[in-house]
Amino acid sequence: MDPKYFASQEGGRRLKLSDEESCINIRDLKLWYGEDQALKGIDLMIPSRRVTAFIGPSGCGKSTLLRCMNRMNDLIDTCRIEGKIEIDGEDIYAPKVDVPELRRRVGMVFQKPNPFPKSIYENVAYGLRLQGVRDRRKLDAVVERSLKRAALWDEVKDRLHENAFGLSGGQQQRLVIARAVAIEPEVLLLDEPASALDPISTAKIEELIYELKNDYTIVIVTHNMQQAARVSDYTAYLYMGELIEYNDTVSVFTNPRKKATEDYITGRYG
Ligand SMILES: Nc1ncnc2c1ncn2[C@@H]1O[C@H](COP(=O)(O)OP(=O)(O)OP(=O)(O)O)[C@@H](O)[C@H]1O
Repeated sequence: MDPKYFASQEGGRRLKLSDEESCINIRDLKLWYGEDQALKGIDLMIPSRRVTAFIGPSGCGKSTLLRCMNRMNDLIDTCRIEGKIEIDGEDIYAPKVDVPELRRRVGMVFQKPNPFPKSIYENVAYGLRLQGVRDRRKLDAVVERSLKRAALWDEVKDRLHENAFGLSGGQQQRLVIARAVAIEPEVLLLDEPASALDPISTAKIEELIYELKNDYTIVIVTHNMQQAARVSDYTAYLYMGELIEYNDTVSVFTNPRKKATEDYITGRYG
C-alpha cells in the first residue's frame, strides 16, 4: 500500500505508541456472553486525540470491545466482564460510576444512521435539552457549531427545522456525529460508521474523522482495510477474541510483526 494513503504519515513522521498520552487503558479484559467467551484477556492502551482502528474477521470481537468502552454491553443480560478499563485514569466499571455521564463522555455512532424522528435542529439540541439547557441563543450556537464540526452546516443551514429523515444516508450519519459532538464528549466510538454509505459519503465521513481527531479520541471498527489505513493512526488486529497485533497503522500495514496479521490485511485470510 502506498504510504501516501496513511493519515499517520502526515508531515513524514512515524507515530510511536510509546510517545503517546494514554486516554483509555484496557487491562486483561475478558467478556462472556453466557457460556461463550468473546474477549480473552485484552490489553490495550488507546492514545488521546488519535484515531485507533479495530480490524479483524467477522465475529472476532471488535464491536464487543468497542461497546465495553461506554458500557453498552451492560444492556445485554447474559454479558459478564472481568478485567479493567480506565478512561483518563478512572475505572469505568467501578460501582460509583454514573453510566449516563460516562456515555456522555464516550459517544457512540453506529453503522446505520439513527437520527431521532425530529427536526435537524432538535436532533443536535437533544442532549443539551436533556441537560436542561433552555437558552435559545446557547442552543442556536451549539447547533451551529456542532453542525459545522460535522461538516454538515452548509448543506442544512436553510432547513434546520425540517425532519432529519429528509436527509440522505450520508447526511444523516454526519447529523448523528453532530449530535454526539454537541455534548462535548472526550471519546467517539464509531462502529463501521461508513459501511452503509456510498463512496462519496464515505469519503466525507473519512475526512471528518481526520478533522475530529484534533479534539477527540476516536476508536473506529471497520471491515475496510483501505479505510483503516486511510483514517487511523494506530491499528489493532483482533482474532477470535484475542489481540493479535497492535501498532502504528503504517507498521501494521507495511511491516506486520505476525504472519496472521499479514494474511488478514493482504486478503489471504479465509
Ligand atoms: N448480544 C450478543 N449475545 C450473544 N453473543 C454475542 C452478542 N453480540 C456478539 N456476540 C458474539 O460475540 C462474538 C464477537 O462478536 P462481535 O459482534 O463483537 O464481533 P465483530 O468482530 O464486531 O463482528 P462483525 O465484524 O461481524 O461485526 C461473536 O461470536 C458473536 O456471535
